[in-house]
Amino acid sequence: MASAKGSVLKPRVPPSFKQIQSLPAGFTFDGSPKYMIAGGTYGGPAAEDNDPMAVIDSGRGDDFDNNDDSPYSGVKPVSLEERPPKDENEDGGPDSKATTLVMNSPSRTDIRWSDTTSYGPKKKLQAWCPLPNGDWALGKILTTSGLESIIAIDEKVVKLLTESLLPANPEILDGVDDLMQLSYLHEPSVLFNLQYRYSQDMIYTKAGPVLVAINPFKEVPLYGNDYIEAYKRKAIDGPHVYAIADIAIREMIRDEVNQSIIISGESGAGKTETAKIAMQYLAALGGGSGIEYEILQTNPILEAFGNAKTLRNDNSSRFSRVVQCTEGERSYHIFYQLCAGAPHCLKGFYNVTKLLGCGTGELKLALSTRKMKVGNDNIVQKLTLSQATDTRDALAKSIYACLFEWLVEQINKSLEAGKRRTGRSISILDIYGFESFDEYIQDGIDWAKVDFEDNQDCLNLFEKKPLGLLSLLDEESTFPNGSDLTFANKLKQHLNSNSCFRGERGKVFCVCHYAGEVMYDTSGFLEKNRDLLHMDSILLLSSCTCRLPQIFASKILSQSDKVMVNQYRSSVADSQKLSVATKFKGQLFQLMHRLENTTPHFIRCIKPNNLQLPGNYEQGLVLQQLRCCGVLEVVRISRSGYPTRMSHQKFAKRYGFLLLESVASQDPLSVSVAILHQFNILPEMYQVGYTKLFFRAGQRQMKCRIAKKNYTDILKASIVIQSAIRGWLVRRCSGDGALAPADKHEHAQVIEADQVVVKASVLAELQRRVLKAETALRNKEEENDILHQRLQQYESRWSEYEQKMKSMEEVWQKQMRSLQSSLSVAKKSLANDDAGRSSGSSTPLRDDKDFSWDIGSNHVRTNGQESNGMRSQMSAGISVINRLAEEFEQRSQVFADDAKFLVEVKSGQAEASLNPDRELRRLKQTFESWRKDFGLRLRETKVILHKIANEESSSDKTRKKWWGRRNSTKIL
Ligand SMILES: Nc1ncnc2c1ncn2[C@@H]1O[C@H](COP(=O)(O)OP(=O)(O)OP(=O)(O)O)[C@@H](O)[C@H]1O
Repeated sequence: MASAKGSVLKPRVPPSFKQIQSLPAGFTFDGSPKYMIAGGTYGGPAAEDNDPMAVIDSGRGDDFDNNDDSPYSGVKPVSLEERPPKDENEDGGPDSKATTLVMNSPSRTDIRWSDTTSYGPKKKLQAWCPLPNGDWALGKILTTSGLESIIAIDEKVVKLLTESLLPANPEILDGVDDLMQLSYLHEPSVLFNLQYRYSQDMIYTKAGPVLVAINPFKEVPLYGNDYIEAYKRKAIDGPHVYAIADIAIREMIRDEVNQSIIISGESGAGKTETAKIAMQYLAALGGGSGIEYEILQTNPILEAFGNAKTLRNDNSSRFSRVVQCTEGERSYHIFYQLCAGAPHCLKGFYNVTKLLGCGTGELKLALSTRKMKVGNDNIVQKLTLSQATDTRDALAKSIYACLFEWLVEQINKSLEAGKRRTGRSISILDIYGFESFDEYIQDGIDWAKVDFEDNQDCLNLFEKKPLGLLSLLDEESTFPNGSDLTFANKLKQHLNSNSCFRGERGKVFCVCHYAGEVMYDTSGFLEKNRDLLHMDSILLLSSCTCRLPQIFASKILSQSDKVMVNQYRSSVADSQKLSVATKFKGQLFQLMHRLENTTPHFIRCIKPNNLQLPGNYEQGLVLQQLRCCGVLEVVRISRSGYPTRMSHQKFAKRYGFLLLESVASQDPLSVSVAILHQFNILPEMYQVGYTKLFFRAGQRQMKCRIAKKNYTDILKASIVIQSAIRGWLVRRCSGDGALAPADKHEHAQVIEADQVVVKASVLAELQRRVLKAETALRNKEEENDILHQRLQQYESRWSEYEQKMKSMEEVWQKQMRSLQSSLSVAKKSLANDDAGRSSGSSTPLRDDKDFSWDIGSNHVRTNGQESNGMRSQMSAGISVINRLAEEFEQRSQVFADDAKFLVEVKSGQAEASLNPDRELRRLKQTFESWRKDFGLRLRETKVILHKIANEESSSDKTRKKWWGRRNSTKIL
């Protein structure tokens, strides 16, 4: 399966690169537009017959050593020493027996591609090693010393210049489906990756924005309804023509912009097949009855008239000729199809006149003579045999070209209805284009200039007026004395200053194309460019009784009229028609104009071998094609450029709804920036221009992911809010708190909805739900505010309490201190009294316990005789005071503990099922009553003690002093 992302990859096998010399000697520049469907134009095959740029020499041949651009340039022959690879730990230093090879470093092309040059040698890792025959081999670096490395390649050990090695990617990257994912992007790694995939029938690989398709030359199980369905549902996302067609159709609908699928590649690479596969997908999407299906149905007719067997392709849509064929080639299929089974009489010359509807004599005359006007005289000139043959061929080609154009017109007309119905189109054609960098500058984008091949000089060489190659060709074609040699000399005279041009000897010149140097021989250029169709031939066609020749004649004449108005005039009537070069250029400009108004999608077809065989991957041939069409460069540019662009308006319109805050009032730029920030898009992944946003490659998927993720997030959030509100409503109405929270069926539906594409109606519904949820949330927030206020009030009241408690405690402490000091002074006084008495008596102070002194009843019970009464009373007094002191200690401790506990309960630090406020009030009351009681008892004690003291000795003034002092103390 082509899309087998993450599929089990086979162990790495170093590809046995074939010799690069296996390249075809005569590769050609193959950039002319072939056809355009779905509202496009079909280029007539006959036009190619007259291609004036016939290539005679690619300039490559076998001598690759002399090609400066080749990474293999200057690589000297090397003999690999036949011996088993050394153990990793074995010393591979200067004494090693490995052959010392003098290998040049990779060319500037490779250096440009290698992300790092010092990587491999630092570690014992795998690296790509250039071989003298131009191949690359995967080797294991055994040791590196100085400038050289010892490498094990298969069974051999070689010594190579370290700088000639290119790092190999880790095995985990083998067979990645986008070349952009390769850590080390250079020619061997790209070639290996493509070969790896190709060997497993994964013929499609992404190269940044380009889809690379390698012709399998066999049926591969990648097509059909199941695959179409899978790509449609996005169950598969691997590189495929279907994926490209899918993106094109989706973008056409979403952006309302015409799309184009640009399929390029050399003859036999698989362009036509690829175009059909793309159409197959579009047709399937149209339900099998849309315009795409109709177009697909027209293919057999177009292929019959437009295709022929060539040496490069059995079903080539070009390079065939109506009037002559190279050996091994055939003319258009239609001739064989018509003639197959037809009676012999239909194949003769006579029947040509019959089919055209003209007389035999008239045809003979038109082909063997030419009428001319010299001054006022009309003269008839007999043609030579070769002139007559040329005239015949020109007429035949003209008729066929007109027939093909007419056929395409009919097909296009019959498809008009479909075109009107959709209003938009997807064009499929085979020409290549590049990203424009001017846009960055215009939009003020700060970008590190990417070093890419600028083709402008070469374009100027061909197009510039009046001294471009094509203008000079047209000019020379109109001169009666112009010849191929005078044309070649003119080119050398005017174009020598262009760096892409080099004049050679005689009629030969050389052009440095992007793909490489091509030598051209001007022999036959003028005649082919004039594409002579004598007026006699045109008149013959217009005199025919059949309708088609008449139509063709009027078409040719109307084209000539246009030339009369728009182009230069010549005294020769035959030159009054458009030259081939001008026609070709016109078509190309028209095509470019059409393309500029589309969103392009690129598919690059690669021919893996010239034998049209399955399973045969010629690396040299593949590399050549990759270089010629700039696939590697596209990947490199994509990695450093910003290929995805979108105007602020469009971006804001498309993704604005994802923003959390309402942005209705904001301008598109602010909305765009807010979206980028909200989704944490890394700054290095995009740039904000004056009018557009520029994204690095891959950000398109990222945007899709964002959209999908946010849709899912919003959906989930909506479900949570909805279920909470619904649950709350149901519980409130039913009074049943145990009701199940969510409806399973509904939940399943939502999950299903997550998987479908975001449709406008779904979004509208979603937005409605979000608004509803937002209202509910606002209400909740209001409730929350009220609660918050209440809490604040409560807290401030609690701090008041605390304040009061604190002051209360302070008072309490004061009172206690006062009582304590009173008690201690009393105690002291009594003790002194007791001591004084003891000096006259030996009776010891009795234990406190022996006395009970009921303060509360104001009654002092004594347990002794009157004689000892005074002493006993004093001892009892001391005992009472001690108890009072003890009670004070206990009570103060209990009160402090209780108060502390209630504060903790109040602040939530301690848990208790009591009301701290109420308990505090109670505690306070208890304290108050105890305080009063305690104060009373203390006063009574004082009074009693005072009495006793007075009774015992009224003369001892010193002892009574303290009472006087203490009495002044205010007891609360
Ligand atoms: N995806 C494919 N699966 C199987 N075979 C293919 C595929 N693509 C191409 N081929 C084979 O390669 C042949 C050549 O392909 P195709 O005619 O599409 O090449 P082309 O690039 O259009 O060539 P030309 O420019 O000469 O018209 C096809 O006839 C077919 O046999």
